[in-house]
Amino acid sequence: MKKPLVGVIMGSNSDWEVMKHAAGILKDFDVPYEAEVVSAHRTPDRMFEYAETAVERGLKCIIAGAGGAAHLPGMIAAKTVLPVLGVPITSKQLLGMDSLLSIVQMPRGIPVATFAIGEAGAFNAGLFAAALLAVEDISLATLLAEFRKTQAERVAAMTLPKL
Ligand SMILES: Nc1c(C(=O)O)ncn1[C@@H]1O[C@H](COP(=O)(O)O)[C@@H](O)[C@H]1O
Repeated sequence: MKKPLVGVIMGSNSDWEVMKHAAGILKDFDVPYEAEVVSAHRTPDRMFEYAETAVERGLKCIIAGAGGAAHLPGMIAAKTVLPVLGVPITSKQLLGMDSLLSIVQMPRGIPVATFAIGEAGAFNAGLFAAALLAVEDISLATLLAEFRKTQAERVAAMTLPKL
């Protein structure tokens, strides 16, 4: 088994329905990843340990999804210099606006790259992680270029119903 290069973490297993879209795209591109539940609020010691050992374990970036008071991505970013990609999970009460604002409004000095709310954000975070790795991996860069080409062909072939 290849050592994971990307950490996909989330505040609860209830986030998996969204975060599986980040994991799925990494799987499609054959990027080794690990997926775990880590919560800044509920498992603070585990969260610190995860962030503090991430570099030595060989991770190149961390995708962190959380909903509501979504402090996980920012707290992970506070404890590692690896790039942290934040995914706001769609919340029941505020539809993910709470998650988005919690993740995007970081104080100067501790950046989190914040993606769109929900599935599309998770998917794009996975793609972005692959793009980060592709900077030094030509075969991964080729796969990403092929993905774009196929996507462009699919969109160019789209038709609309006649009125
Ligand atoms: N935002 C956080 C954090 C955190 O930021 O540390 N830990 C859990 N959560 C979020 O709580 C929501 C509800 O979780 P439950 O479904 O387990 O009650 C989830 O979206 C999770 O990301």
